[in-house]
Amino acid sequence: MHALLDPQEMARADRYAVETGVASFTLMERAGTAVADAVARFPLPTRVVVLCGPGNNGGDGFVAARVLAQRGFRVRVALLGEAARLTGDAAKAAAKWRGPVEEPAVLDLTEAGVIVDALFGAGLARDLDGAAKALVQRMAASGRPIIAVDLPSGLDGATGKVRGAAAQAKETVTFFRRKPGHLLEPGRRLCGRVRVADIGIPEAALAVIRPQAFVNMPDLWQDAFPLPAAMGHKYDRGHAVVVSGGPWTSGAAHLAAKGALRAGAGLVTVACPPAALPLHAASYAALMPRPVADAADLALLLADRRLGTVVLGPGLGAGAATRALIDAAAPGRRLVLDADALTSYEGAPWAVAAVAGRSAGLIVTPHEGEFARLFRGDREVLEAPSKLARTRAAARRLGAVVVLKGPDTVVAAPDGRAAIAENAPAFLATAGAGDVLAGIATGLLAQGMPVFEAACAAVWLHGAAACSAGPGLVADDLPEALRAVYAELYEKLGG
Ligand SMILES: NC(=O)C1=CN([C@@H]2O[C@H](COP(=O)(O)OP(=O)(O)OC[C@H]3O[C@@H](n4cnc5c(N)ncnc54)[C@H](O)[C@@H]3O)[C@@H](O)[C@H]2O)[C@@H](O)CC1
Ligand SMILES: [K+]
Repeated sequence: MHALLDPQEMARADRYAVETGVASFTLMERAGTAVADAVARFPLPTRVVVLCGPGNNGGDGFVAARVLAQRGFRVRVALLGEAARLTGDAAKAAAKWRGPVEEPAVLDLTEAGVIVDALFGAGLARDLDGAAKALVQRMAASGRPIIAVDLPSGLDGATGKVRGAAAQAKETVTFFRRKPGHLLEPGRRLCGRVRVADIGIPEAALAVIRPQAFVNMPDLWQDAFPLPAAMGHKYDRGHAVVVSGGPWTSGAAHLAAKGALRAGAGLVTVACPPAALPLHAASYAALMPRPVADAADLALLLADRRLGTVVLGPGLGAGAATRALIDAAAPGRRLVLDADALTSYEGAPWAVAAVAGRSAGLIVTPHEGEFARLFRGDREVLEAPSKLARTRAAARRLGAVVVLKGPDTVVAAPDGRAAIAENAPAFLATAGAGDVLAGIATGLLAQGMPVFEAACAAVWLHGAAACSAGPGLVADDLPEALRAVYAELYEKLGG
């Protein structure tokens, strides 16, 4: 699994390495050498400017400068702050740099072939201001390619937010594992290409740290992924119910239903107002439309306990009628609530928590606007320091798995596990894409996949389907594109 380490966890990894016999200066030597290697891969970076900060990030910069000079590069080094105030490994690394250490102000950064940004990394403790901010802004304005050490300086590794200023990097070299800030926007864009260098921290450090945040990739959920059994029956693959709005908004439910079927649900029933029956009947022949005029009808339909997974929200309309449908569906069933279902609980997350408590597992899939409406007035959730922290706080509040959508979709479980997606192409932001995602999650839940894993898999599959469909995609393409994604995944997982 691809763990993500926040700065405290990374510091723990560092300590673990030292406790198990790796000298901390050796870690810095390897980090700086990895940065030098990245610089050397650049086309003709003969003149390199290394900007060093007052901590160990700057220490990595001094090592990189020395290694590059030894390899024949023309290197100039500038230090933000006073050399006499460097301590520990950074002081040691600076002492081994034999060339001059200049004032940043005297350097014309536009003359650099490559700039190494070694000002601040994991130790960024507050917003940049004064000379530090001005230097980062000069670096950004230089237009020269920048290689960032660990993080673009000013980017917060835990949150992905810019504190004061940060310069766009061409490439970022980080160590041991990526940090949440490498994946969360705007951090992801600012980092450019991210390389992870092995600096000799033992993998066993992870068993001690027990990280709870991961990159959303198949290795996170593939053990729980429902591969169809050769002797399987359609009922083994679950029976999902999509609750639809009336004829004019039935398209959203329709997309969700296709998502659920293509994700592998054995059967999919669309519960819809009678006027929408012909529309659903005319879509996939495999869908089973059933007339459901209100919550009482839905309760009757769901009396068949095999219909154990229900998605509500897409095209349903927000309000009391939708809340009544949710109340009818919730007891003992696995639910996905999206779109209008979430807006029906504006400012009332406790009501969603009550639904979660009655259900056999709940996934909610808000985008930022729906999230803000649902948690209106809940400062602890809305003002948590990052998208990762907000999603985790929301999951705890609801007792449900929360999928906070966006280019960096975060999935979080009430127990703190979380995953950040990095496979969604920009063109996935299109009308109806969210309905398909809710449907895929429903299809996976119907097949018995555990709730957190189902949500993570749905998000990844959705992104992979978009990549497979390619630019110009409309939401209708996504369920169809799942076939190619599944073909590859089955092959890989031996299905
Ligand atoms: N943890 C590890 O395992 C390793 C860490 N290494 C490097 O060490 C870095 C972390 O080093 P540090 O913890 O010393 O932290 P940094 O070097 O990132 O920054 C800490 C220094 O910056 C100052 N500072 C923080 N925020 C500031 C602000 N807004 N304005 C002005 N000054 C500010 C602090 O007072 C301190 O002097 C990593 O990013 C990485 O580059 C590597 O040497 C390899 C191993
Ligand atoms: K940096």
